[in-house]
Amino acid sequence: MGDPSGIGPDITLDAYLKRRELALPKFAVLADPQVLRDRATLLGLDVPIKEIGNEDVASVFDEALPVIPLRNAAPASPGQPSALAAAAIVEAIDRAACMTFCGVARAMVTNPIAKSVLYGEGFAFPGHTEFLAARASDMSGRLITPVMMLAGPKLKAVPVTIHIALSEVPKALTRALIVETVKITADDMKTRFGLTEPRIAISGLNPHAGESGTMGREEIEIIGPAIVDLQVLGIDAVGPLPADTMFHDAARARYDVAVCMYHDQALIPAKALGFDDTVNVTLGLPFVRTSPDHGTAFDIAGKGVARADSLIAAIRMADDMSSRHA
Ligand SMILES: NC(=O)c1ccc[n+]([C@@H]2O[C@H](COP(=O)([O-])OP(=O)(O)OC[C@H]3O[C@@H](n4cnc5c(N)ncnc54)[C@H](O)[C@@H]3O)[C@@H](O)[C@H]2O)c1
Ligand SMILES: N[C@H](C(=O)O)[C@H](O)COP(=O)(O)O
Repeated sequence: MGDPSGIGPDITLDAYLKRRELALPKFAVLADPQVLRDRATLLGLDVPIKEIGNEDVASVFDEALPVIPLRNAAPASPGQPSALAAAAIVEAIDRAACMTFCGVARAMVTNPIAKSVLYGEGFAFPGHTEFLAARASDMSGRLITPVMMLAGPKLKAVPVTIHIALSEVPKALTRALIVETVKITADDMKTRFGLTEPRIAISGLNPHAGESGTMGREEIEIIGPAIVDLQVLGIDAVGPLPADTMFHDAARARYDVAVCMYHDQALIPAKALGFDDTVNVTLGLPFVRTSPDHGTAFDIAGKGVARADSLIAAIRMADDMSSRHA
């Protein structure tokens, strides 16, 4: 469902209406059915909605949008998020994770949430990524390190540090974290994306990748040694590369995934090169989770202008990843 006051309902309805034209895989929505009915009315869309249990998606999907109702109320007012919907938002994510981990669903796709709405209600995670890792750790009994990847036709980019302040990045970056992140990335490129020998390009942290230590020493003391560790493990990793020159067309042709040191270093090029068709994927989980690359877009919720392309790409990618892994 995502935040019911954001564009999640708009793009979900639009994706459903395009199911035949685009031959989309079948999906069900964990949501308050009334939110979807109200949004369809607001947008003037004729979308039949059918409430179902966990099991009836395939038989319903062609004729109606299958909706698995939530236990918590999800009051929605387009563009005006409310903490009153927080419990329902978290319930939808948690139940989707449980259904996917248990094999009731092949994959989960999350619609966008605004974390600030959830923080006040006791949600202690900076995003889906960290929440899903905690839930996956609980369910699987092993500690899971989540890896965020923004994947589009022109670029796959992974930030080593995720939702932390820029000022915290240098002390959060460790040789072990870089090695772990790249190992998970390389593994998932093989198992979930079908790349037999993924080529990984690793950025520096500082301007000019530190310019031989004159503009910062993380490349010499942390990133470079991590790359040597990865090469010893047989992973095709190169770097540290200056971040400003690793995203142009010719540079991107030399690698499959760019691993960057912090959130915006990876997400700015990913969203700039393909805001409409890039997908946010969580690697390292024992199940498949994808998401559109954009946020709740409260400024356009309920206005009929939200593009469903990234959600559609996320649904397709979830289908591909789960087919390949099965
Ligand atoms: N996966 C997620 O849950 C996720 C991802 C990113 C941001 N967020 C959250 O979303 C909230 C808003 O973030 P933001 O404003 O930085 O980013 P945003 O992506 O919501 O919006 C940025 C701009 O892009 C436009 N836009 C976004 N998606 C669009 C679409 N599908 N079609 C047309 N235009 C679209 C918006 O109208 C806005 O002008 C924040 O609380 C943030 O934490 C959530
Ligand atoms: N960092 C993501 C982005 O800007 O696209 C966004 O916050 C979503 O993160 P989660 O998937 O962890 O919610």
